[in-house]
Amino acid sequence: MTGVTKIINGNSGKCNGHCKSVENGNCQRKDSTHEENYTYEMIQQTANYLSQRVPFEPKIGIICGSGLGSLAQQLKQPIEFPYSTIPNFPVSTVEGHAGKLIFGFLSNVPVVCMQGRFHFYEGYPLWKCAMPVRVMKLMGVCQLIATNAAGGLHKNYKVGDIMLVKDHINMMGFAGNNPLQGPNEERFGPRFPPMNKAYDKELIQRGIEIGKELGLKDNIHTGVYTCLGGPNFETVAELRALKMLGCDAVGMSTVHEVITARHCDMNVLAFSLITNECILEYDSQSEPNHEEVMDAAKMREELLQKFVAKIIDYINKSRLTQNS
Ligand SMILES: O=P(O)(O)O[C@@H]1C[C@H](O)[C@@H](CO)O1
Ligand code: HPA
Repeated sequence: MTGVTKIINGNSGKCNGHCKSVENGNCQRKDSTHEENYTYEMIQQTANYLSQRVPFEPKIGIICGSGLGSLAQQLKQPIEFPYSTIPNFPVSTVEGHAGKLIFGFLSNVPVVCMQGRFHFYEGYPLWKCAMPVRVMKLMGVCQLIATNAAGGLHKNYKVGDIMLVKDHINMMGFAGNNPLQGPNEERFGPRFPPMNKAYDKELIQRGIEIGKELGLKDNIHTGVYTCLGGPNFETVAELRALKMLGCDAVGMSTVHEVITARHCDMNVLAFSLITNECILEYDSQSEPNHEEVMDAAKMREELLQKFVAKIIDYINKSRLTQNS
């Protein structure tokens, strides 16, 4: 549908072709699939805005999951940007996601931390949820650490356990929704990126060792994460199906960030904090809720801060210093 323009959230652009509802030359559909993706120049503009205000180049990007924003509190020499002040940035709308981009030093490494992420259920298309990953890339980040709160599906997982993600099942991708949908921007990466080596094996191994050093013993695992669209928690039948498919933990984020990071050749480590046990029995009296997710995150706050600091120290000593 060439020649049709629209204005959503202040951005104007051509309808990307699947719109059937046009009036007076304007696209009448205001849903997220009809928004225009960011151009390379827009991401560059955001990165430049931040680079001009931060006197160092971040090397590691950390995305804080629900209730895990305290990971950013340990940054030294912090410089904070509320999302609402950053050009082209979406804003956080979920409790437990403060909505700030924080630059600083962790284990003496320059890092950038998203204190709050964007979810599909907030009404953002996946490319918008994952946009900060591309901003990080243009600022110099080569390593992503994505964290999330997740329900434990594996029978051995308990609330408070950590699962290092060894692989994911992109359920939203099965349904035809992917952050890389639309014209490919070659300056970020290839049209058809591989995803079979998405998660760095060596970092997973080191993560397990660090977990044990911190006393986690049987409470640290490697497993398969899946992201559903949310915002409702899953039905019993859905959870049983996911378990049969090989999922160990279920959440509402991370996968699209990881896909975007791998597309632009960033190295990835991701982990889930198991904040609730998935309910697989119809006669269970419990119901999952966001409060228990936040409580579990609070309970593990200190341990996770140490965990991430040690991982960053390892990345710095084993990789960053060798490359610089
Ligand atoms: O941002 P994450 O994936 O950590 O948040 C999870 C999924 C939902 O946003 C929320 C449910 O409690 O926590
Ligand atoms: N399901 C989906 N997302 C979640 C869960 C869950 O049980 N816990 C935390 N985020």
